[in-house]
Amino acid sequence: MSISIGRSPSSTAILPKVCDWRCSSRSTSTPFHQIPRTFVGVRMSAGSASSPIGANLSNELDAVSGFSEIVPDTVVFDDFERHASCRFPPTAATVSSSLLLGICSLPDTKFKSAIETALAASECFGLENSSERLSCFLDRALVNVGAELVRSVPGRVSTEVDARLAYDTQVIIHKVNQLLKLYSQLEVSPQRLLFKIPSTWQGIEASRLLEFEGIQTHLTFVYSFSQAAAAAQAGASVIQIFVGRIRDWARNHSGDSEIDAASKSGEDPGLALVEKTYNYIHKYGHKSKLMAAAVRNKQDIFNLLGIDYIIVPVKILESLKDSVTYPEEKYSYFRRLSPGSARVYNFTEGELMKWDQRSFASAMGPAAEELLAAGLEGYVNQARRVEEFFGKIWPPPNV
Ligand SMILES: O=C(CO)[C@@H](O)[C@H](O)[C@H](O)[C@H](O)COP(=O)(O)O
Repeated sequence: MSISIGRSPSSTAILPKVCDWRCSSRSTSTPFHQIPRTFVGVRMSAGSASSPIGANLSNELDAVSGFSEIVPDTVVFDDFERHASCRFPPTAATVSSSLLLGICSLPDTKFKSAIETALAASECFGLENSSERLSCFLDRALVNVGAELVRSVPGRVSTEVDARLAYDTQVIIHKVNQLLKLYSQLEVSPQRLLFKIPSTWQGIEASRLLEFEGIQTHLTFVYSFSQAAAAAQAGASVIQIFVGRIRDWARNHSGDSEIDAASKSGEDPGLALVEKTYNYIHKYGHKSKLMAAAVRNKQDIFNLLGIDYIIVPVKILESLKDSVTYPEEKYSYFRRLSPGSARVYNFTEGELMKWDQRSFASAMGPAAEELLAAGLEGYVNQARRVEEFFGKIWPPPNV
């Protein structure tokens, strides 16, 4: 079955429906761990962000939402609209290759039409080189879906920048400018956008130069203090730390001085990195907002209260929502991270240096090296899968 998905100005091509080509074997009953990820923020009404919660609590989600913006993770894409109208009204989102793959496994939505429109983009048709053509379709698809997300949420939409570019500052900047240009053709304001860039040294440099131009960046895959501090010094708008991945690494390895130091003092190394980064940002007046991802349980969330954003798996979110809190429990929720405690936090001289490529490289321990490489590999594979899929449907039968 194929349908018209609209014509590009200079072409009469009629493309097949996205789902007919790749996704017919996928069903909406995809196992939970394979579900494409996006993030959707919720802000619930609750007590003040700097004091224990007020008396009228009904559940733990209300309680924790007063301290940090809770960002639901692993949302099945059709749930996006369901959540929008019921349990978790979305405030922000991320568009990535993995999200594009998820969208086409679902019944028709405005998001799937956005991909179909991307595949009819005339400026991609003219490209002789097939990898450039596929990359053009990928950019278009990310931006078209991103623009739909901008219309669907009140907050910012983060667009994944191709992880294959992670080690080239100029190429990252070029890609972000290309994406911005596409967004501006769709009349999306840059104020509504973040560009999600891996925290390699080159990615952090790209973030610094982009932020200088007023372009908002979201530095991801932060696993060490050197990455976090360099990202803050670069002025990244959002810095994302993967708490549970650091903990998982620490459970199975040793030999990373940063992680060993935290473990020796009885701290969880993922939470310790968040705390140190939060305190660094606040003590030294950096503008970055801090995001915690890969939280594994409710206790992680309680330990992170006060951070700007926490990405929470939907299962934990449901459990928070379903936990009734009694008035006498209201003081169990405390803001652990606050500018006040940041002021009295002590950093070593080494930690306060102005990071450069050499000091950054020598401070990256084995945990950060391995976790960054694994994160990049995952994103690169997703981007390849999307392009492979686009390659299969190209050229359409009538071109
Ligand atoms: O980065 C985003 C959204 O921007 C998240 O979906 C993020 O990938 C997830 O929170 C974490 O990666 C989950 O970590 P893990 O459970 O895969 O270790």
